[in-house]
Amino acid sequence: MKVGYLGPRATFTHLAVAKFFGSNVELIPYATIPSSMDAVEKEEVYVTVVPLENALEGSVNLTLDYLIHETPLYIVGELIAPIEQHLMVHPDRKDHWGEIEKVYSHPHAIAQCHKFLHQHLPHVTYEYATSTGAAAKYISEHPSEKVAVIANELAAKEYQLHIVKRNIHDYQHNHTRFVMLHPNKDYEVKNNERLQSLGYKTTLVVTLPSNRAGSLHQVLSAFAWRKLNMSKIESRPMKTGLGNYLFIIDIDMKMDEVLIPGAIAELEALGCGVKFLGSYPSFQTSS
Ligand SMILES: O=C(O)C(=O)Cc1ccccc1
Repeated sequence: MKVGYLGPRATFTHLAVAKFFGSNVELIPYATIPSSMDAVEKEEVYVTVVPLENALEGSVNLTLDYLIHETPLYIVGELIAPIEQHLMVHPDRKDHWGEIEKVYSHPHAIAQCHKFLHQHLPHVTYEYATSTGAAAKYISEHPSEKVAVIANELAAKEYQLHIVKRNIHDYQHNHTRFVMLHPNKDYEVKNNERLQSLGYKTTLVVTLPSNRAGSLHQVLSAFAWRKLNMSKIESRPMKTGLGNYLFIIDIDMKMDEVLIPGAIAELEALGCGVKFLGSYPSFQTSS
């Protein structure tokens, strides 16, 4: 089976996908989140894995927006993995790394280390890469540039970079949710004994009827009186004009035949739009 992921080799997504599937599948890296998703639609890969949310920095908006607006894929599994960020340079620069002028990495990686960067490298500028692995690969090929990269340990090994500061993320509980995407909402990912199972989640996208006072309260009460536990609610712009939002809601339960369909029917009767993004098992990996 071919599995796509946000590459190149040695991204955090690569670590997550390798932990999930082991060596039983062929892993195919893609340069961007949208191209990783398009690969499933083009049937180049069977399933794809991309980052969705980080505990320190919040949602990966590109993944959410592409999932909501652009692609007919469903979330069929979730993997939560710890994230350890290290600062690394080309080995030619290891003895004078304090002279670096720029830090290059994925925007979430830079955001997870802002306090460290502000305190220890206040003079540097930032440049954003499509992934931490892409940034690491770039500096391995450009030794003359006064650039450091934030990436993981595997990237340092893969691209032969020198780690100058370990664990530079600002807060300890730095976890990221990675999601597996597939065109069939009923596709069941097999449990993997190496991972701890965290139960199921169901994700819905809800749009409110326009300009009606109390409509968000009504949405919440459709879940509340059924005792459906929401583990996340987040608003994103609908992209139809300023002030128009949709809500992404995670419910801590597998899609059933009564409660979640009942809540969806109630929301639709209230004039809300409801899009189903998937009902899927959640797994956790240790470092
Ligand atoms: O850039 C990567 O390595 C990714 O897989 C995305 C990402 C970036 C920062 C933290 C977690 C995942």
